[in-house]
Amino acid sequence: MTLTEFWPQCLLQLKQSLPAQQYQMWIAPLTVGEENGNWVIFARNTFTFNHIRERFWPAVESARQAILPDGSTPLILKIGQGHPLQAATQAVPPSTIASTAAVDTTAATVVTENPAEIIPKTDPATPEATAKTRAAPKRTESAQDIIAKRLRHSQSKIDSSPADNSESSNIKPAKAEKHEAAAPAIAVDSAQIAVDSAHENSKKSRYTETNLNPEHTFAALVQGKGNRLAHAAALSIAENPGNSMYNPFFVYGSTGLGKTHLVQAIGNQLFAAEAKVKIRYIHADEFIRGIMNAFHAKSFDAMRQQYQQVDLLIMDDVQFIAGKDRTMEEFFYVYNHLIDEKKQVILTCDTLPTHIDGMDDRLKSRFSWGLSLELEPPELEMRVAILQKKAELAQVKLEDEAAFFIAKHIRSNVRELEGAFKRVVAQSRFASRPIDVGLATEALQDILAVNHKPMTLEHIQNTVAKFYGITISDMVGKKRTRNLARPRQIAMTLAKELTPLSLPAIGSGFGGRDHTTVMHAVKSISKLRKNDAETTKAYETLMMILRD
Ligand SMILES: Nc1ncnc2c1ncn2[C@@H]1O[C@H](COP(=O)(O)OP(=O)(O)OP(=O)(O)O)[C@@H](O)[C@H]1O
Repeated sequence: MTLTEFWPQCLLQLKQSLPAQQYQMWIAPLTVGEENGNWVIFARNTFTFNHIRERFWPAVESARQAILPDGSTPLILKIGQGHPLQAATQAVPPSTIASTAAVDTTAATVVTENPAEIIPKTDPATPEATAKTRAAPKRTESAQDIIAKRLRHSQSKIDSSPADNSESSNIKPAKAEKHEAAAPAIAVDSAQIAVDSAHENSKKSRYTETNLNPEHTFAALVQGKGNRLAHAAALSIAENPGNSMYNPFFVYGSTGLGKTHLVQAIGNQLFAAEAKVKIRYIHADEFIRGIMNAFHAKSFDAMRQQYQQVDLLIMDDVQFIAGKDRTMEEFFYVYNHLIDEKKQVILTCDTLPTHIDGMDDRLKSRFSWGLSLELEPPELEMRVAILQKKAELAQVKLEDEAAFFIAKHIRSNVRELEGAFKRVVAQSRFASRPIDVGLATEALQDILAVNHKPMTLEHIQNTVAKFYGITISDMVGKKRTRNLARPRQIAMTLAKELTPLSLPAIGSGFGGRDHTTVMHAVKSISKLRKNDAETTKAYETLMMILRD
């Protein structure tokens, strides 16, 4: 059996055993080739490679065993680009495989390093092929229809669905003809590969038109307290765009918290599921520039039309159009058209719709129609998880302590966290050293110096007072009721642990108390932490708040 026979069969098995979305996103884009007698499966990039290796390789292996129980050709996973092949339309019984393999002795040469070496049966560059590509039925369905249709189709139907594979509709007759004529399998496979690569090229150019960043996927986005709701909503939109509950989806928050990444992940997921959905990501600045150009060229109609055609419009930093009358007016038209047509609109902003200074009131109110969600700064755990994810994507080993160290010190936003991570990685490569706390400290010296604020007694007292809902005068006053004495003792203990102050200095900061009172407090709290869950929890929470 040759690779070009094997892989479509393998794809078919995987298609039948994996959820459709996972198959489309991860398995279908894999390409194949041969190297030194080995069959090689190529993943496009490191991220895909790792994901395939960790999540799907056992499935690939078991599909291989099912198809080739005695097969001895090694199957290797690599990063690179081979030839795309599609899943077979039906499983080939082993007897057919054996006889095809016997006929085809040259098929191994079909799969070469250079796709240009393949002489296509139907040259994708010929007018005929181009016409076929162009002749794809004009889409009139909404994004929602397409997704709904896609979900309705069972995996077995996907193969023959014209909606899903308009460009490949010319594959099947060619294949059938070849079989009828009993032509060598090499010719069949060449035609298949040529059409597949035309399909792949047209998909690529459709992707370029979306203006999305391929790295902004859900897989690369860490979930945490700060984005949990928005993340869940984003996934729902990617599954079911145009739903009025989420239309528009308005994501707001401070800089560098992941707004762009999140909204582009929706676009990327949608594109991966159904490449025919027209997606357009645009930064507000680009829209403004477009308006200026349209003004000079007197081409407002063309510009409106261009945007009104899309199924999903993502506009980043929409606050920038505020105060620009003509831009707001044009956006108003585009926006109304899309919402009326049940096309999905996604907007990001630095603040709530109603708070955008200078924004047309009609737009402000329309922006609030769907769902508005805020992204909040990530807490410590999420920052650590983000660093670990960045390390995984960059294939860099990051020690847990180092991740905690960086996350503890860089709190402002994810972009700065990412910047710090890159510096640490650069330092590690430069010094050929592993990323540990020592190396991170060296790499981030200047940032740490600026961020480093020594812990003060006042800060501890304020934090503890706020936590227990008492006042500072209660905290340092003379009253010794339990509801005041316990927080006071906890604050004293935290001061002993987190500041370099001596016991007398701490005592004096608590209304001039003696150092023995502080010693007693420290002992009492330490004892309580061994047998009183409530005190333990309060103490640990306060410690976390103060350290973060
Ligand atoms: N939860 C997350 N998981 C992984 N990476 C994240 C996360 N949030 C943000 N990032 C990364 O942080 C960087 C900044 O994010 P992004 O550009 O999306 O922020 P933003 O909120 O749009 O910022 P701005 O308002 O300045 O445009 C990006 O590289 C993004 O991948």
